[in-house]
Amino acid sequence: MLELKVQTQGGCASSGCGGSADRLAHLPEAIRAKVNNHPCFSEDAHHHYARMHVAVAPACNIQCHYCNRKYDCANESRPGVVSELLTPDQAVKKVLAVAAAIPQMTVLGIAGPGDPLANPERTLETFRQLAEKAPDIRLCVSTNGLALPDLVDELCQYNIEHVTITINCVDPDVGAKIYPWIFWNNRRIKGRKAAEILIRRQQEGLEKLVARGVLVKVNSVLIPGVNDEHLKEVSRVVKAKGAFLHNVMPLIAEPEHGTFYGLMGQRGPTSAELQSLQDACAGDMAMMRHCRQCRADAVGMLGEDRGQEFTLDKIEHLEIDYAAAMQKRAEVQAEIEARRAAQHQQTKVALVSLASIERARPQPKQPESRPVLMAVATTGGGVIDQHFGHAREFLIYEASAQDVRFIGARKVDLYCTGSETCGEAETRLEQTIRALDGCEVVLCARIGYEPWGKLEAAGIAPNGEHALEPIEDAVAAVYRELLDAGRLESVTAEPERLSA
Ligand SMILES: C[S@@+](CC[C@H](N)C(=O)[O-])C[C@H]1O[C@@H](n2cnc3c(N)ncnc32)[C@H](O)[C@@H]1O
Ligand code: SF4
Ligand code: SF4
Repeated sequence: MLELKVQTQGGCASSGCGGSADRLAHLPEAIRAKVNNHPCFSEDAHHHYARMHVAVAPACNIQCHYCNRKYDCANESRPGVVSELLTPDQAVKKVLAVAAAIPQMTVLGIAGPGDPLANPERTLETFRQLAEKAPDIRLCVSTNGLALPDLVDELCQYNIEHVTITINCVDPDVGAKIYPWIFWNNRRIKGRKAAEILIRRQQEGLEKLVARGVLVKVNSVLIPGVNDEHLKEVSRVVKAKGAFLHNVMPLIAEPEHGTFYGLMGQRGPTSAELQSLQDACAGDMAMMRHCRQCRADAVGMLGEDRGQEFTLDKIEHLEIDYAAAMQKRAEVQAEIEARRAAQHQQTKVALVSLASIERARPQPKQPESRPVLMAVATTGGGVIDQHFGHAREFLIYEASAQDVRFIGARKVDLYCTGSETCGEAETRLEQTIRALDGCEVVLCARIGYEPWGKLEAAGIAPNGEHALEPIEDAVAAVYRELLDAGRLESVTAEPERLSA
């Protein structure tokens, strides 16, 4: 008999789960308290809570072949890109302004544009002030790890409970292909020796943080042909040392970014390669699949960037009553939690109902129902509430008779941008359809007649019937409809496209 297992980021090993929320429920209370409203450390939380980065750290102590911080484009969201570099005082002002305006913003991270710990004075001063002035905001830092072991004590002093270390390898021969040099003890060191030192320091930093009870996320950039196979070993090693979450991210490499890899034509992975490696790394280690590879000055929900609303000229003269803001923030966050609890309950019922169908199938149940990828348009809040043409990204879920699991987010160009750009709409729609490769259903609040037809022709069934429903709930319901209609009865045969 099949038991319902809802797999989320890392795979929920226990039966009787009820959606992404249930993975949180299975965590020890002390850890749950740290991740429940952290949009990066919890996939479920990212539907409800926002984050911001402040760009106070310009310098870096190493060079990665995929990084060039000189290139800036306000329309582009990727790591290392910023519009304004801030002093610690300016950063603190900006954080207070954003926290007052976006009460669901729970996390402030420093992630560059260089390495926060290669700029320890600026980074620690920002944290020091925020720990005092905004005690309701979680503080996070993201580092390459070279300077980390020496700074763990100071980070802990400012109640930093979440740290991200980028670990792309545990083998210096692999590292030598990713890092041309490091700057260490006032010397530039190159090649294998440099990678050896970096790896040793990263591992030492990881061990120290875990010993202090800090939750560590490990970022790894997936570079096809360089560290793809090796990342399974990285995942095994960091998990054994107590890392909480592993975030395997796709390499972004374009010639116009001016990076070594971009100029050399090194490609990034396809969605399928990324998913396959994330699955291979998963085991019982929690995998992050909802990272949006944000700019170093990103503001808002993951996947959105409201940075332009909070530029220095707009916040400089604001008077912020943070005590009043904190009160409002607590009220809004309590409302979010109440809504979330109701949603989770609803989803749990839907998933149990899905599993009951499978249990009722005649024995022996051959052939098994195949899984289906579904794309979802949402603006947040865990519900399907976005018009297909307004989506800048789609969340991808895999539904099967055993579970509904989140696979990742795929960015697309905005299809519907108004009449002036209508001439381009055709190609944008085609790009969107390409980005949804492998998906058989797209769930959205509404959709126009023309994209409807083109999606259908591409073998993707548009579905606007679950508007405003919780995502996992709706995905389970659609899967159930397909099961009932007898359209999923093949694991081995070429899938019958649903809209054909
Ligand atoms: C900009 S870095 C800042 C923090 C720190 N310097 C570090 O590297 O961990 C934030 C994350 O973005 C990743 N990153 C930077 N450039 C990237 C690229 N071209 N493709 C994919 N990930 C990238 C880094 O590896 C790191 O995990
Ligand atoms: S460590 Fe971070 S900031 Fe430094 S070069 Fe690498 S990606 Fe860029
Ligand atoms: S880059 Fe990833 S981990 Fe960092 S804030 Fe964005 S989503 Fe979260």
